[in-house]
Amino acid sequence: MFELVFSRRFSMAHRLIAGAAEPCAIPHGHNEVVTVRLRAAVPMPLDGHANMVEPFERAKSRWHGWIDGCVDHALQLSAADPLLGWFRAQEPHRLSRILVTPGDPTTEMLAALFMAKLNAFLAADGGRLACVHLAIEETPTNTVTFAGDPLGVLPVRDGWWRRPDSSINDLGGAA
Ligand SMILES: Nc1nc2c(c(=O)[nH]1)N=C([C@H](O)[C@H](O)COP(=O)(O)OP(=O)(O)OP(=O)(O)O)CN2
Repeated sequence: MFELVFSRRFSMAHRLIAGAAEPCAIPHGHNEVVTVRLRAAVPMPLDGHANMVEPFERAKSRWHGWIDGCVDHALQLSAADPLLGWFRAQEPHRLSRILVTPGDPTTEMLAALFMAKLNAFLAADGGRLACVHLAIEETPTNTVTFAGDPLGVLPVRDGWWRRPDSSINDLGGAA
């Protein structure tokens, strides 16, 4: 079976406040790479003419547009992070640049949320493709991969990650 594999680089900042990785409680940033593997929902043989699962440009453009336009340089915070209150009070015009996660914005959480978002984009584009594997290289020495149903591992089922729009939080007016 064919898989289309696409990688995209983005910069981000986050902090982890739950106490599992104390050095990460101070806001800090990473340059990360997300790599996705897409398969046809209904695998077909090559037709002898175009010989494509789907043009690369069509398969990746919505996804890469979201990574470049919404995820790149976003600040990632837990929905429980008090810094959200600070932005609400002091810089409400920047709330749309904050990617909000249910619990700490770990790489595991990002992997599941990103796969759910990508599958929402692909379903809205006709459902010909689905993401079957996603990897996030957080640092050159740490990578998290995920395969399976992302909604089955998330602590909260519904949120921005299920909408095929540009949203990265549910704070209102941020889509
Ligand atoms: N299971 C997880 N553990 C940790 C995560 C995570 O997302 N999932 N994240 C962090 C921090 O973001 C931290 O900044 C990165 O981890 P760290 O090991 O410090 O990264 P390095 O590349 O510096 O690791 P080296 O081994 O020194 O190369 C922590 N834990």
